[in-house]
Amino acid sequence: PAQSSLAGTWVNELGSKMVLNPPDDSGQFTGSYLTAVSAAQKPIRVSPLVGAQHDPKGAEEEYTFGFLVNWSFSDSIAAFAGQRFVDAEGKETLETTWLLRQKVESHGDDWEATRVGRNVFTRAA
Ligand SMILES: O=C1C=CC(=NNc2ccccc2C(=O)O)C=C1
Repeated sequence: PAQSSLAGTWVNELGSKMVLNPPDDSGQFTGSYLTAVSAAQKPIRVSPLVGAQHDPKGAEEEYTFGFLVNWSFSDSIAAFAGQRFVDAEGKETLETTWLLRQKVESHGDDWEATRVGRNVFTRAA
């Protein structure tokens, strides 16, 4: 099958964009995340991303990956874990589940500090 890593530009259902660099031989990669979530911040700022994928040579098609986004506009951090899927037409989808950890002002507020959600990414046109 055609070799394909996660390198490239992806967009999620919120309209956020992420640009992923090619992975190294151990599957580790860097990138940048451009959130479209206006509640998050203005003006749009880029946040750095680090991650890792299985099968960095892309011999298989449907490998798992994870990455961290260190939001540049807030004291929060997000951890994404997911899998790449390729359909019969070769269209790729990244199904992810994320944890968004906000910084809370007191240990007593720790209980409400982590949100969980899902994001689907497709290759930007
Ligand atoms: O501090 C904050 C507050 C809101 C945020 N929203 N964006 C997200 C949160 C989770 C997953 C994806 C996104 C996104 O922007 O695509 C990000 C950081």
